[in-house]
Amino acid sequence: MISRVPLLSASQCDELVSQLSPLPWASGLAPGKLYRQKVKGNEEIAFQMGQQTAPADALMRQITQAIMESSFIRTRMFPKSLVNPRFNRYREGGFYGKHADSAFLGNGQQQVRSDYSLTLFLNDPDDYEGGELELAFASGEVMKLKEPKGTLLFYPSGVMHQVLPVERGERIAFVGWVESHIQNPQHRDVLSEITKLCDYMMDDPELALTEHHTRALNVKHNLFRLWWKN
Ligand SMILES: O=C(O)CCC(=O)C(=O)O
Ligand SMILES: [Fe+2]
Repeated sequence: MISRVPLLSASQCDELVSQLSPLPWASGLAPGKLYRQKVKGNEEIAFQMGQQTAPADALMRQITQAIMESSFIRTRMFPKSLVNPRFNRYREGGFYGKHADSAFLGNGQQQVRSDYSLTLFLNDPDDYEGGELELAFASGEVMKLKEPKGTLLFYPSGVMHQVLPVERGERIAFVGWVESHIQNPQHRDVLSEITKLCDYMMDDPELALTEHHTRALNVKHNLFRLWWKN
C-alpha cells in the first residue's frame, strides 16, 4: 500500500531547488562500490553532519521534522525515526535501476529497520520526461509514479523499485527511510482505524466519553500496549 501526503507548497519546493542547485552534487556511486554502476546513475547530496554540505543538512533537517510532525503520517505510520535523508538528482540519462532497499540502514548505534521508503518530489512531472518511480509489487502489480512537487510518497521498503531513465529535463527529490514503532503493517492499519474511530467519537458531542467511546479507547490503548516497540 502506498500513501501520498501533500507536505510542501510549490513555492517552498521552488525555493529548495534554487538553494540546492548550486551545491556540490556527488555521483550516487559510493567509492569502492562500482558494482552499483549496474543500477545507479544519479547524483546525490547525502546528510554529512555539518561538513561542506551544511546548507543541505539544514534543509534535510527541516524536511525530516515536517515529515515526523505530520499528523497524517503520525496516525498511520507511527514513525520512530527517519534515516539516511538525501537529495537525489537525475539529469538527462539519469536512472536508478531495479533494486531492493536494505532492511537495515543508518550507522553504528543508529541502525534502524526500513519499514517505509519515501520520495518527496521537489519538481513537477512536466519538468522531465521519463523518471517515473516504478514499484513492482510481489502480487505482480506494477505502478509508475510521478507526483506534483511537494507531494511525499510512502511505499513499503520491501517492494522492488526503480527510477526509469530521465529522457529530458531533470528530476529532483528528497528521499529517506522510516522505521515504524509498529513492525507489522496489518497491526499498523488496525491501530490507525481504531485511532480514527476514537477521534470521531470524541468529536461527536453525543458520543464523546460515553460507555461506547470509553470501551473503544480501552481497546485502542490495549492494542498499543501489545504492539508498540520503542
Ligand atoms: O529517487 C527516488 O525516488 C528513489 C531512490 C531510491 O530508490 C533509493 O535511493 O533507494
Ligand atoms: Fe530504493
